[in-house]
This record gives sequence, structure tokens and C-alpha cells, in this order.
Amino acid sequence: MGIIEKIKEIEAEMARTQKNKATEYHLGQLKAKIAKLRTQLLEPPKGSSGGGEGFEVTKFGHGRVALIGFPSVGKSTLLTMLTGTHSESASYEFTTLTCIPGIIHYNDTKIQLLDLPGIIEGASEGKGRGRQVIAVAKSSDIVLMVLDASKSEGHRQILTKELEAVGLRLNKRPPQIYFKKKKTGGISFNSTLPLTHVDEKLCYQILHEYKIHNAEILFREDATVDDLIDVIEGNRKYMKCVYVYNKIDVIGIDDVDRLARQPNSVVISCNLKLNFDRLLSRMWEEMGLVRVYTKPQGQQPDFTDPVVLSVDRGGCTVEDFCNHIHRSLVKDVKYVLVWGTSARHYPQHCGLGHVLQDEDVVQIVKKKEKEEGGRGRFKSHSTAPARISDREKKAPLKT
Ligand SMILES: Nc1nc2c(ncn2[C@@H]2O[C@H](COP(=O)(O)OP(=O)(O)OP(=O)(O)O)[C@@H](O)[C@H]2O)c(=O)[nH]1
Ligand SMILES: [K+]
Ligand SMILES: [Mg+2]
Repeated sequence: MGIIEKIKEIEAEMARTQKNKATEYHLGQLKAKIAKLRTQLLEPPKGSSGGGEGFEVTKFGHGRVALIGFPSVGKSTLLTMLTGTHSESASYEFTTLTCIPGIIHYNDTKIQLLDLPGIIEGASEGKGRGRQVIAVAKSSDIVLMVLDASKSEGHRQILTKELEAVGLRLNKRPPQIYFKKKKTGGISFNSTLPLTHVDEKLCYQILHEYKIHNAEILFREDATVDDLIDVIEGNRKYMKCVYVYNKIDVIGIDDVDRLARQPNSVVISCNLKLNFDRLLSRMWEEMGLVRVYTKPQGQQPDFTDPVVLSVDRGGCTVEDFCNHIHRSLVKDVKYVLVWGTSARHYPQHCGLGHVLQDEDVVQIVKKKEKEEGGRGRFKSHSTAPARISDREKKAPLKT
């Protein structure tokens, strides 16, 4: 029997089993069995090089966004409109057969947008090109799930389930469970609060299913069995997702209003070029990018050319900022001057550990410079004319 058949069989058994106190241990065990099989499914077949043909696109820009959705919801139309890169669109399904990259220029940053083939129910098990599409989604920073506003609202759940089946977790944070495998000592089970979904026995059973007999486990929230399995599997990817309801030109205003009120959702129409501003600003928010402007001593910063940092990738400290400019810079830095929302007063003297925020301005003061009392040797990477920001009008940057 293949892995997919095994999963189907266990799912059928779960559906047959009544949910109650007496069956909860058995059901928990079945969930763990399915999770293990799904992980097996993700491993590349023996003897193959992995990935499969054709979907890898070189990363470009300050972040990557994937368009995921059923066929013919308007993904390619949207890519063409937001990036200017043409991606074939047509009224028949599976028009797009590969991954097509485009670039969005937004807030002085470049964001790579990826158009992808449509996926369908069963994608996670390899239907269509689902597995390759989902692999690209996993390589992105956020997902835009494109939905046809005139079609069944169940599509959102179906797609979410497909993505969950391969270990993606949308708009969730990792469960607050500390878990560490040990060599000896048995299982130590603790919680900082009363648990209503999982007890010690169930936890032992799940760990037993994974052949784990020595481990430390501490629940810091009232987590579920699924959360526990996620933590044990350890390979989950937590991603932000914006649900994009396209084609609102063909539905009534009441439906538009209802969809717009769904969590993490934006309603748009490619045909009418409606609400793209809102979509882009939501996308930007969810990406959590932090623009930092470099200010050479005695000059205004170049407000068109930020160093772009990210909380999720690499971090946003002054040290991360310096490393972005040059690997060897950090050792020469005496302190930095910071203007912007992360500063308590302007300019604030900060060390390498200071956490920067979006649109901060930073001037680096090097150890040597100070000793020599001379002019900065630190070169900004551009001398283009400065844009006068709102902040600058309020507080001119002297130094
Ligand atoms: N009414 C309406 N139709 C749209 C809108 N956006 C796209 N379409 C149409 O929807 C159809 C499918 O568009 P595509 O861009 O090819 O959709 P897709 O999601 O890329 O499709 P696949 O590549 O096949 O998965 C085309 O006929 C588009 O003209 C919209 O906002 N309103
Ligand atoms: K299409
Ligand atoms: Mg397409």
C-alpha cells in the first residue's frame, strides 16, 4: 500500500470513530500516524535529486511573495498588472504551467512576485503540479492566496488544508511548547497552566508513536494535540498569508462587504483595477520589512536607497544593519546615531544591539574617525539628491 492510501485509510478510521473522552487517546495516536506519513511524503523519492523539474526561480529583491490559488482566479492577470511582466492569462484553467517572476516596486524596495500554476484539491498529494507549487510557496516570505470572489467560500478552507498538509501554517505563531529530546531520564512533562486538550497520558502516547522515550516537555499555553505534533515534527513553516478576493466586479456590494470583513482579507478587481493600493499596503505590512537610511556625516541621507532588513530573516539590530553594508564594518563601529521611531530622542547614541525600526536614519561613527577627529571615511552607497521626508521637516538631521 502506498503512503497516500495509508493516509486515506487512517482518515477514514478517524471519521468512523466517535469523538469522546474514551477515544481521545486513540484519535491522538492516529493524528500522529498521519503526520508521520505526510512527512514521509515530503521526502524526495530514493535515487532522485529532489525538487523535480523546473520551478526554481532565483531569488531577487528584498522579499518574495507567492500567488497561490485555484485555476483561473486571476493570478496571472494580477501579476501582469502589479509588475508589468506579462504572464499569459485566459479564460481556461491551467493557462499558467510554470513559475513566472515579476518585480513590484514599492516603498523604495523591490519585491519579487511569483505567478504559479493553479492548484486543486489533492495538490499536497501530488495532484497536478501541486507539490512543486507548494514548494515555491514555502520558499517565499508571504503567500497571497488568490480567491475568486464569485465562487464557493469553501475554496479558502480547501487550499488552507492543502497547504497545512505539507507543513505550512498560515497566520499562526509557533505553539508555546518547549520540547527537547534527551538521551536518558524518561519523559518529564510539565505545564505552566491547566491543560484542557492534552494530558500526560496522551502526550506519552504521542511521543511513544514517535519512539521518543526520553524528553523534556513544557506547555506554556493550552495547546492541542495538533500543536504538540507540530512541535515534535519540528519542520513546520509559519507564514503570513493575505487572502485576496479577486473579481469583485461580478458580485453584489453586500457580498463584497462581507468578504472584505473576513480576517486578513483584501477585496480587489483586476478588471476595474480596484483596491490595488490596499492590497500592496497589506502585503507590505505582513512582510515586516524595515528600511534604514544611511546618513553620511554632514550630509543628508539618500532617501531613495534604503538598507532593507527583516525581522524574520536576519534581524533588525544595528549590527545586522552594519553587516548588510559590509561584513568587516562591525569591528570598526564605535557607536551609531539614530533618528526615527526607534530612537527616544534625536539623535540617540546607540550600540550594536539596538533594534531599528522602519524608516530609521543611521549615521555610523567609527572608532578611528573619532580618534583622528577627521572627516568620516565612511562612504554612503549613493550621493543622489535627498528626498525631504516628513520626519526631516519636523527634525532636521544635523550632525
Ligand atoms: N470579471 C473579472 N474577470 C477577471 C478578473 N481578473 C481576471 N479575470 C479573468 O479571469 C480569467 C482567468 O485569469 P488568469 O489570470 O488566467 O487566471 P489564473 O489564476 O492565472 O489561471 P491559471 O493560470 O489557469 O491558474 C481570465 O479570463 C481573466 O480575464 C477580474 O477582476 N474580474
Ligand atoms: K486561466
Ligand atoms: Mg495563470
